[in-house]
Amino acid sequence: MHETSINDNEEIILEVNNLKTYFKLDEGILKAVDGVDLQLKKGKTLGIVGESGSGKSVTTKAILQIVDTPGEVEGEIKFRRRKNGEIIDIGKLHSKGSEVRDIRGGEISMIFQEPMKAFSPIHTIGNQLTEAILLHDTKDEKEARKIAIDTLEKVGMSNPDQRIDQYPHELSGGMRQRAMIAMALCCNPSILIADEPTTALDVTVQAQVLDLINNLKENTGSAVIFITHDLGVIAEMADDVAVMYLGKVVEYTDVDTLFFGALHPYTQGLLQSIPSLAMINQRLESIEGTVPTPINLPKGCGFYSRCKKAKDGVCNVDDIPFVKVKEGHYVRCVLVE
Ligand SMILES: Nc1ncnc2c1ncn2[C@@H]1O[C@H](COP(=O)(O)OP(=O)(O)OP(=O)(O)O)[C@@H](O)[C@H]1O
Repeated sequence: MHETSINDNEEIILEVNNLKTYFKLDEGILKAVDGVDLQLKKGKTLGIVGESGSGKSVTTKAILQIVDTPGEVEGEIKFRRRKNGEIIDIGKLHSKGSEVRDIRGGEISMIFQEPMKAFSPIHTIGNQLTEAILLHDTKDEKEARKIAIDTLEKVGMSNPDQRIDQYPHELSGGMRQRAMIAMALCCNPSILIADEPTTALDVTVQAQVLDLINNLKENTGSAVIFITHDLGVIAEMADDVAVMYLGKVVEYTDVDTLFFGALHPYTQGLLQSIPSLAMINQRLESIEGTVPTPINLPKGCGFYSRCKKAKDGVCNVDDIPFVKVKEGHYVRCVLVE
């Protein structure tokens, strides 16, 4: 679906083509990610939005080659490396090999909803930060500690030279989140992947963390992939948006078009289910039903069973192509002209 390729445009840092991740389970093949195309530009944020189970997390795990067993990843994951701008296909690297480990944490890093997952409880924040810096950046321990303190300061940690010697459980939730962001940023990654990083935080801290990610993106020029089910967060963070449903991108567009010209009935349903951004004077509605498990799905559109506009004999016959409606705007729906 891409209009230009990573090979022709230096601004593109990551290009994913026909990415699939299937889990072979006793019940059948679970198609968690099923033919995803994405592109990420330097200094931009790509938001990935969709309900729980739509394949957002597995998509980013596949990009980093950290999918849980028995998941199998297929497709191209072209990444522009820092060194000489060389383009490599992460999908072709061995998931435990040194090159992918060098990229993970060094050039592409990730923050999660639950910061405790990112830290070991038995080592201080400082030890864990300096270890990452020593692995990817400098070999000098004193310098690594200085970089760690500077990074903690950059993410708004008060008294970083004291906090650095604390254990993760000694920090408040907001401070732990900042420490995890520091961990993700200490090696100046080209791409930061944020998977629902603020869901567990209270509203004020959430706003601070979002500001922090936006400022860092502006100051360092790194690109961000931001996963959320919250369209309010998308409005604040994203430049472009991929709406996912059942392992597929169903709509892909810039953030303004998403809010003012969404075409896929699923995207429209998501928009109508949020209070502040839903069209004023319209009744608040949620999409009926839940996301089915992507095993042995019937032919046709994945959203068929929940779509108010669905037409029997039209939407449930063939796989639905991803069609360009205008420059930068793609939709997977046969009812869209
Ligand atoms: N290790 C696994 N084994 C089997 N199925 C898995 C595994 N991990 C994820 N899945 C399935 O893959 C599908 C996509 O999951 P994924 O976590 O990517 O969804 P998500 O959109 O990120 O949801 P959430 O917002 O809840 O994190 C789901 O049906 C999920 O049950």
